[in-house]
Amino acid sequence: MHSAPIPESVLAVARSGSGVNNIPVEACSKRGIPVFNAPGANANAVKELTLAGMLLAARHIAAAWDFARNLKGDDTGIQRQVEKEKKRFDGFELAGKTLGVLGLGAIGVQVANSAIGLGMRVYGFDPSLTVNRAWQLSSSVIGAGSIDDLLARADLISLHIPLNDQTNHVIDKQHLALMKQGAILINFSRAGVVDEAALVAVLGEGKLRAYVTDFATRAVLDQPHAIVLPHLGASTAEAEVNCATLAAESLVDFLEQGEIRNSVNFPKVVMPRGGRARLAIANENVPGMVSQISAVLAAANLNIDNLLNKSRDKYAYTLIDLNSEAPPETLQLIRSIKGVLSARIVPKSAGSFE
Ligand SMILES: NC(=O)c1ccc[n+]([C@@H]2O[C@H](COP(=O)([O-])OP(=O)(O)OC[C@H]3O[C@@H](n4cnc5c(N)ncnc54)[C@H](O)[C@@H]3O)[C@@H](O)[C@H]2O)c1
Ligand SMILES: O=C(O)[C@H](O)COP(=O)(O)O
Repeated sequence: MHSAPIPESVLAVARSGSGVNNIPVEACSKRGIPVFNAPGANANAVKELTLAGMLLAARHIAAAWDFARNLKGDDTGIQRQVEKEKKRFDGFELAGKTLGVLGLGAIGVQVANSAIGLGMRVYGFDPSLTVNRAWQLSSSVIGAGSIDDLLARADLISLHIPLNDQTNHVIDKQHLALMKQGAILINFSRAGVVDEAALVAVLGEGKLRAYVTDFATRAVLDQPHAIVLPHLGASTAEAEVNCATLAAESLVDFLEQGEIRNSVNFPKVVMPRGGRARLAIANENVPGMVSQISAVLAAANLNIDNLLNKSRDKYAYTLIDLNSEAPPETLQLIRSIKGVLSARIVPKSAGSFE
């Protein structure tokens, strides 16, 4: 959506998935448009494919399957070729190996916990680990001191971070150099979190045993040690239904109640409906917003039944239940307050969103 014009009529954007790097989130924030995603709704699907990716690399499954599919001749000949050649595909077991998980969010936590279940030693690193995710994380997962520490310890490294300005090329030449000789790098996050030129260089030097990725690019496809899937992490019937359901529920809550759940740019704002009319206002997180809005309402002789104002970084969101209907001119006055990004009356019944 980065190059698509966003019409004035747009009230909200919902991503039926996790990553929002394809949405101009900051531009939406400045217009008071909440962007929703579906946190955790496809995490199990990605976790399962990540585990498959680890096994694909550890046991040379793709190359071995390719070899088997191309066997020629009768059964006796096939058996002879199999027993002669199978040593080419000798692998290693995951149990006892060290996995480093970068990003302990919805997916990273599940990958880390499952790897513990497979008998792996697991290190994790996430400077913004939330309390909820910490509760979900197996107590056997060890916290790495830094990303450098994580990369240096791991036999396999799995990336589960979002792509944004801070994480673009976070796995760069220096970080690749820290990885063990023969390490496996697994990327079900986004192509851009790895510096492709640096990656191709280390793959060419034979430093990594494999790069397993969900993101196909010409340069990576051309590497013999790359195992590339066509962005299939969340492509299960279950994940697609989970994501679509959560995205639709968030939109309905926002459009019908003005409530915000699962937004990546505005705070969670949930308030049981009261009064006769509800105002939903997105504003900059600066002093004096609530008092200016209240002053407009008081001047119009409108009484506040309930009010909730929450902020998140540079932005804030206010729900106000009034004891009587707000006239359109009051809404216009609120919209004209410096720092108000969007304001609307949330209709009591679905169907007319203005
Ligand atoms: N391959 C696929 O089909 C597929 C499917 C779903 C998600 N994804 C990708 O995976 C990403 C993660 O998904 P999620 O649902 O787990 O998201 P999430 O928001 O639950 O977790 C991301 C975690 O990464 C952490 N993080 C951010 N920057 C970091 C850094 N520099 N170092 C360490 N940790 C950092 C955050 O604190 C957060 O805990 C998504 O943003 C998306 O890009 C890919
Ligand atoms: O960010 C995500 O949720 C995944 O990359 C899935 O994307 P998709 O829904 O386009 O498969």
